[in-house]
Formats: sequence, structure tokens, C-alpha cells
Amino acid sequence: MTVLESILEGVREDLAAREAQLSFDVVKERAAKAAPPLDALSVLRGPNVGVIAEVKRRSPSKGALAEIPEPAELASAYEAGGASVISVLTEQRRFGGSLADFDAVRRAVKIPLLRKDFVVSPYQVHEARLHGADVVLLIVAALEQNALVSLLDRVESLGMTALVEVHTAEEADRALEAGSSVIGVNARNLHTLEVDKDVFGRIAPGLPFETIKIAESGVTGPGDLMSYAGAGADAVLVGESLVTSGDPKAAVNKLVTAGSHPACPRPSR
Ligand SMILES: O=P(O)(O)OC[C@@H](O)[C@@H](O)c1c[nH]c2ccccc12
Repeated sequence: MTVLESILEGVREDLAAREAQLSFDVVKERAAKAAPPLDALSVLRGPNVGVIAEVKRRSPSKGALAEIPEPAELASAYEAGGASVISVLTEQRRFGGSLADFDAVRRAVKIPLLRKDFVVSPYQVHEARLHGADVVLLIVAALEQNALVSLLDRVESLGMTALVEVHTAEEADRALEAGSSVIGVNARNLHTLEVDKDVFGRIAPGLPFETIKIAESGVTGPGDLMSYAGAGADAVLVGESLVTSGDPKAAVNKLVTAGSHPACPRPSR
């Protein structure tokens, strides 16, 4: 079994437990009454290379990263540092996240929020909306094509934006075929957890110019942002280097400043 497969097994078990607590119908009904989603697409289409800052306690590759006793405080620091979007991991077993973290962050900030989880069922999409998500991650490697198509459709029909994650050119083709307008290229292979920062540069230039391109993982500072920008990134998604920085506001701001510097390559849309 690959790492991704074992994560998905746990995710399905946890999902079944939540479904037993709160039925799909109730989740749908409540999600429909939630405050409308923010327009993350126009935020990501901004003129600068943006920063999606992640609330991440631990990871399967690195183990414990940061305790984060107050996710709301961390998120407020990200917002004050100029992040465009905040990503909150809600997967519990491997990443130490939760929907309670997501709720705390939602109450603390006004910028768009990404629910970062392993979404395999429409239940999780409505659940994301119920908790105030504006963006939902869909991982191509975790989904059959028909599931990807229908989940993408559902995310968009609820007024949210889907960030569709790929790691290979084949996955990028599937993402485009499904109709994705925002594609994230993860430098990390979720089957093996190996990081290859060149993957973005190999895949992004082959994507349509109007597709919003996000470079995910392995960003340690402005240098990485600049090189991803040179390969066509509209934004970078950063977790580890921010949560371990000791000063998340300053760490985000360094990246944001690089992404708005005149010397930083801009998306050509
Ligand atoms: O901590 P990093 O290397 O800055 O990476 C952040 C983000 O890209 C990573 O957390 C991530 C990308 N895709 C995912 C899918 C599931 C869980 C986590 C992820």
C-alpha cells in the first residue's frame, strides 16, 4: 500500500464516523444556510505572485512540525503578513488537523480559506461549505476520473473554487479534462513522499495560459518563490517553513514582498 492509499483508508473511516453523527441531508441543509463563499478566484488572479499560507501541525514525511496551540493566532499572523488565502489541514491522523481548527481560523480571518483534506465524497464538500470554506482541495491521484469530475462540479455549484492537485503530466491532463481552472502542482509525490521541486517547471508551461497555477510544497523562502514565479506560478502554497519560522507574520511577509517585487516574474494572463 502506498502512503496515499493508507491515508485514504483512515480518511474513509473517519468520514464514516462523522456521517453516522450528522447525516448528509442535514449537512447539505446547513451548508446551504452558511454565509456565501468568498471569491478566491479573483484573489488568485491578482497582479502579484500570491502566498497561500498553511496551518500544518505535522506531516507523514516530517512528523511533528509545530504545536500550534492557537490556530486562529497563526492564521491572523498570516493574514497580517499579507497572505492571499489560508489553507487549513483538517485531516487528523497524519497531519494533526481538524474541522475545529478550521472553525477557529474562519472566525479569526476575513480572507478566503482552503479546506485541505483528502476529499473522496460529496459529503466532505458540503461539510467544507458548512464550515465556511471558499476553496476545496481535490487530489487527482486520490480520485477516479468520474469522481473528480463530479466533485469538481459540486464544489463549483456551491460557489466555491476547486484547487485541483497534480504531480505528473498525466494527472494534469486529467485535471484539465475535468475542467479545472485552478491547478496546483505538488512537488511532493503522495505515494512515496519524495519532493522534486522541478516538477512545477516541467508541468506548468504545458498548462493553458488562463489556468491559475499554484506551486505547492518545499518553499523555504523568497528564492523558491522567485523560481516558481519564473516557471509561471500565480501563487505558492507554503506550510512547513512558515509554521517552523518562529515569526509567521514576518515569514509570510518576506514571501509576499518577493511576490510583489518589480523583479519578480508575473503571470502573463
Ligand atoms: O509544508 P510544505 O512543504 O510547505 O507544503 C505545503 C503543502 O504543499 C503540503 O502540505 C501539501 C500539498 N498537497 C497536500 C495534500 C495533502 C496534504 C498536504 C499537502
